[in-house]
This record gives sequence, structure tokens and C-alpha cells, in this order.
Amino acid sequence: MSRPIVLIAEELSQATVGALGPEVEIRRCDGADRGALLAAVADADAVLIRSVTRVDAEVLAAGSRLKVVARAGVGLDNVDVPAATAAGVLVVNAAQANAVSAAELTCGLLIATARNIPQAGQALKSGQWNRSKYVGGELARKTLGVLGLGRIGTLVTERMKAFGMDVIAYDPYVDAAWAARLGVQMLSLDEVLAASDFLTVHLPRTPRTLGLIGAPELAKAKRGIRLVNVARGGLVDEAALYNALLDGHVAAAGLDVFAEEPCTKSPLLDLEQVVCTPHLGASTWEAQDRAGVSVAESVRLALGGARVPDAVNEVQWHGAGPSEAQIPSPTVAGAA
Ligand SMILES: NC(=O)C1=CN([C@@H]2O[C@H](COP(=O)(O)OP(=O)(O)OC[C@H]3O[C@@H](n4cnc5c(N)ncnc54)[C@H](O)[C@@H]3O)[C@@H](O)[C@H]2O)C=CC1
Ligand SMILES: O=C(O)CCC(=O)C(=O)O
Repeated sequence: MSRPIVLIAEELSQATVGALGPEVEIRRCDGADRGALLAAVADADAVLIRSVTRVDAEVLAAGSRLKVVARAGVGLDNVDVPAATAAGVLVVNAAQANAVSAAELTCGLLIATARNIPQAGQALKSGQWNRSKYVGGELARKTLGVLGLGRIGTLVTERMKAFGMDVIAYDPYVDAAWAARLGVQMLSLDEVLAASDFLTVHLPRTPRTLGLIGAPELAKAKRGIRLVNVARGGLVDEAALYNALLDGHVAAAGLDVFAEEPCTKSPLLDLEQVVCTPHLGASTWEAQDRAGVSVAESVRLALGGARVPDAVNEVQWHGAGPSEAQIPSPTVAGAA
């Protein structure tokens, strides 16, 4: 009997391939190449993707044998989930696998925006020993506003509290008593904007969150606020952010994600007060292994093959501390 075909459309770890096992035939394509994807998906029983490959109705129609779309990460904004459901195709993700990595990058960008680390380092490498230009500000006793107190927002909170920050958050789907135990005060969006010295965004990209932070919202923010986005491009309107950075209302931004990716040309990239990374939130060996192994096991299960080993959750959280391993989901029904 022929083996089910699993199409890997983006770079995934070697552990992912190992976890898929010998019972499946692995094929590869470049998910960013639409023609190649449409051709390759025709024979596939499963497709494994990250954030680049767009799985929409056209891809689902081309993949008439597809049983499962596996997203080795969190965000499902590149998958048309209703269309998949209508076509009877299962969609799986790895909801916890990269949370620690994304949180750690967020903390790095928060510190970098406070202390001008990349700019000062770049200047030094070009021969400038300029200590007065790169004076920064402390994080201790500053207020951090978290938009989206889910898995990543929670991990960022725990870490930045260790720096002495006061944390407030906006997330209408989170239980205020749960947040209080974490030491976070839940407020309205406007209240968070008005009170935050630093703002970090951890929302999914949905029709309701797209453009959530535009010019009117930035105008409500404290002058001199520093903003970090390791969630999704487009949640913060890029033109509005550019204008707010130009006039100094927003003092600095740390951006891992952009409205259109890949993004190598944007007015934002020309501003010295913008610290940026090319969507690296999940790009650690640990996160890639956890995400890949987790979805590989889901794929095997969906294809009717092997049992999912008991160790999967352990694999997902390998290397994470006990408090993270036990993060309760603070979200109540209705988030989207
Ligand atoms: N830069 C990167 O490499 C990565 C980016 N991400 C992005 O980060 C996002 C957040 O990830 P997690 O924290 O794991 O997700 P999560 O689902 O645990 O948390 C999201 C939070 O947003 C809240 N939320 C949803 N809709 C909202 C709305 N309209 N208004 C206010 N709050 C709302 C939810 O209640 C939830 O608490 C992902 O959706 C993904 O797009 C995730 C991992 C890596
Ligand atoms: O696969 C990646 O590197 C993207 C991670 C991400 O954005 C997500 O998990 O939502």
C-alpha cells in the first residue's frame, strides 16, 4: 500500500521529519511559490507550514486529498480555517510550542528600545564612541501595557515584573481575578494606552484586531511611549506609527512583524529609533523542535497512523520552567 504523502512547505526542524516517521512519504516545496505549492499539494494528504504559506480556498481545492493542514506555530491567520472546515480538512497548530521564544524576543526588544542597544552597537562598529547620544531609560518602576494577556503576554509579564515593571493589560476575554493573581490590573484599551510607558502587543490577527492601534489610539498614548510588536504586522497601523515616531509622540518601536512580509523596504526601517528583526519570534532551535514535533504527531494521528505518545506534552515544554509548563489558559470563550 502506498504511504500517505506529507508536504513540507517551509523550513522545519530535523526533529519534525523524525517525528513524522517512516510510515509517510515526505515531499517538499517552497510555500511562498504559489505555483509550486498548488502543484505539489495536489497529491498531498497533509501539508506542514509555518507563517509564510497561505492556505486558502484555492490551495484547499487544489489539494483534493488533503486531510490535515498543520501549522508549526501559533497564528492561523495564513490559513482559511472556515474554508478548511467546509472542505472537511483538519487544521492543527502548536499553540504553546514557541511561546517562551516569542516572549524572550519581546523582552529583548523592550530592553533594546529602552537602551538603544542595536543603534549604539552599530555606531560603535562604524567607529563612533558616542556615549551621550545613546543615553536610555530604566525599566524599573515604569508601566508596561500588555495588549492580549494570553500565553505570550503572560510570559512577558512574568519576565518584565522581574525587572521591576508595573504591568497593566487590555484583554476583554481574560478573567480579572486570574490576572490579579498574576499581579496585573485589567483596564480598557484607552486606559492602558494613557498609562503605559511601554506597550507590547500579543494579539492574534483577526478582523477585530487588524488596525486596532491606529492614529487615534497612538494619540491617546502617553508622549514618549515605546511600543513593541512581536505578534502580527497590521495590528499597529504602520503609517500611523511612522508619523508618531517622526513627531516623537512614540519614542521608539521594536518590531518583529510587518503588515507585508517579507519586508525589506519600509519607511519604518529608515528610522533610527526603530529596532527590528525579521519575524524571528519563534526562530529558536527549541521552539522549532517543539512546534514541528507537536504538529508531526498531530499529522500522524490525523492520517490514522500512530498513536500520539504520552511524551508529546513533555516534548512541547522541554526546557521551559515549571511555571510556564503549567500556564493556565486565562482566556474565556469568545476570543477572536
Ligand atoms: N513573532 C512571532 O514569531 C510569533 C508571533 N505570534 C503571534 O502572537 C499571537 C499571540 O500568541 P499567544 O499569546 O500564544 O496567543 P493566545 O491565544 O494565548 O493569546 C492571545 C490573547 O489575545 C486576546 N484577544 C483575542 N482577540 C482579542 C481582541 N479582539 N481584543 C483584545 N484581546 C484579544 C485573547 O483573549 C488572548 O488572551 C499569535 O496569534 C501570533 O499571531 C506567536 C508566536 C510567535
Ligand atoms: O513559524 C514561524 O517562525 C512564525 C511563528 C509565528 O508567527 C507564530 O507561531 O504565530
